[in-house]
Amino acid sequence: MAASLHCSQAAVVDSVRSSQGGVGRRSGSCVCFSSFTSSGVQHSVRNLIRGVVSTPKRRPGVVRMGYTESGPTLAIVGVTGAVGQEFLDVLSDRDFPYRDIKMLASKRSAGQKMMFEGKEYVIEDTTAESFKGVEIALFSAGGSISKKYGPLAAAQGTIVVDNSSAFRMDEGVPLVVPEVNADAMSHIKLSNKKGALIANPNCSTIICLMAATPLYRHTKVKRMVVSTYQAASGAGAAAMAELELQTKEVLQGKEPTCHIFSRQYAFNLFSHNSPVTGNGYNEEEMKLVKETRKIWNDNEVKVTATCIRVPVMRAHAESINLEFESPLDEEKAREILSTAEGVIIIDDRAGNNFPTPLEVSKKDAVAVGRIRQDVSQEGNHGLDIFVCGDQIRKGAALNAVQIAELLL
Ligand SMILES: NC(=O)C1=CN([C@@H]2O[C@H](COP(=O)(O)OP(=O)(O)OC[C@H]3O[C@@H](n4cnc5c(N)ncnc54)[C@H](OP(=O)(O)O)[C@@H]3O)[C@@H](O)[C@H]2O)C=CC1
Ligand SMILES: N[C@@H](CC(=O)OP(=O)(O)O)C(=O)O
Repeated sequence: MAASLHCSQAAVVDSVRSSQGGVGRRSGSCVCFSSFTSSGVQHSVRNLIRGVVSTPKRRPGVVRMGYTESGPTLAIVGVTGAVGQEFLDVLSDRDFPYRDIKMLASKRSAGQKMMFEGKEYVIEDTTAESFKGVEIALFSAGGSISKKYGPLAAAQGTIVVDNSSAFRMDEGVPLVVPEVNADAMSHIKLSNKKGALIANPNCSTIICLMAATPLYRHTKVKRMVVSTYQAASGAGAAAMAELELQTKEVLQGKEPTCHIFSRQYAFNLFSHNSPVTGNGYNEEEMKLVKETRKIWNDNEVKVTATCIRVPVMRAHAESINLEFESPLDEEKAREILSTAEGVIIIDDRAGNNFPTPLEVSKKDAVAVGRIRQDVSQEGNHGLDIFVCGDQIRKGAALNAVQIAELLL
């Protein structure tokens, strides 16, 4: 009983030791536990994620799917992280062309070896010298690393696709969801031989706009109210490991270990862990507000959001209420969504079957359901939809790789 009600007061500290004997440390807002060995990448957290939570998809075989002499040289910054590993899966799945890939992380991982598409790579520390000759760099190592190396790489001629929030609201930096506003980056091409920064939006924003934009294009949205149910993956590999560990601990009647979040996560939910700003919204909520306006290039649209962390491993769910300038009935909305790129509909009222995080996990598409008229709005001016999308995939790695594809 006590175990399910109380969290150990273990604070997030700069250096702790994991139960597997690895060293844990803060990485952005997270503590990561790693146990790399020189014989290859053996990351306890990654093994946990990929072996238990996710299906391992790394192609250890001999075929280098995307390797081609004419392809660009790539760098992946944060390659040992949850998103970094997903980058590799997506590059491989989409046969993204490359001549070479630099696998970059922190000095903690430097020297470790990893296999990708039949070739062995040595992970390198990320330094100012890392980007020489790199044409496209996919960054996913947190905002401070992006700020430190992103502009520097761009100045050296690298096109940086950045997953962090560091540059999203900067004027001149395109903030892109390829299905929504690819045109915002049409001036940036590999063939220009010129460096640039392109920002990948926040994962909740990406997933929301994948479904809301096709409707917005048909009938302008005046106001959007978003409530999110966000997965552990949004807080990194260590948070996913903590959710799994806590779930076991609680079921065994033990006190749950709380390193990443300050309270029990398993069998619980809480307001998103990003800092609460002066207006009472947390940062995640304000990203939905500001990034939507930038991506839609619409400063008039009213957006409000409430973001909640739920004990789900890797896919976010969002309830979205829309108010339109002109009437839009649910049949038309369903028709529009049925042809929307990257969107699938799961909307079986008779079977009470609607999108779930598990169904979209490790999938590219964002699922939409609960498409219904909002009875609180007059004259078909309002709609409700419910969306689910894999946070690491479309919410991060896939979207970034799609951006990179637009550069070719
Ligand atoms: N679009 C979106 O909404 C999303 C964006 N993100 C962004 O991606 C970042 C990473 O997320 P995630 O993969 O889940 O996090 P993880 O904690 O799983 O991984 C962090 C990665 O960053 C690397 N890193 C940490 N410190 C440094 C350093 N000093 N120099 C170079 N590399 C470093 C780590 O390397 P090492 O193993 O060596 O420590 C590791 O590869 C987030 O902080 C966020 O900015 C993430 C999810 C969604
Ligand atoms: N949106 C992620 C957190 C994150 O990485 O956001 P951003 O990319 O905006 O920093 C979550 O679920 O918590």
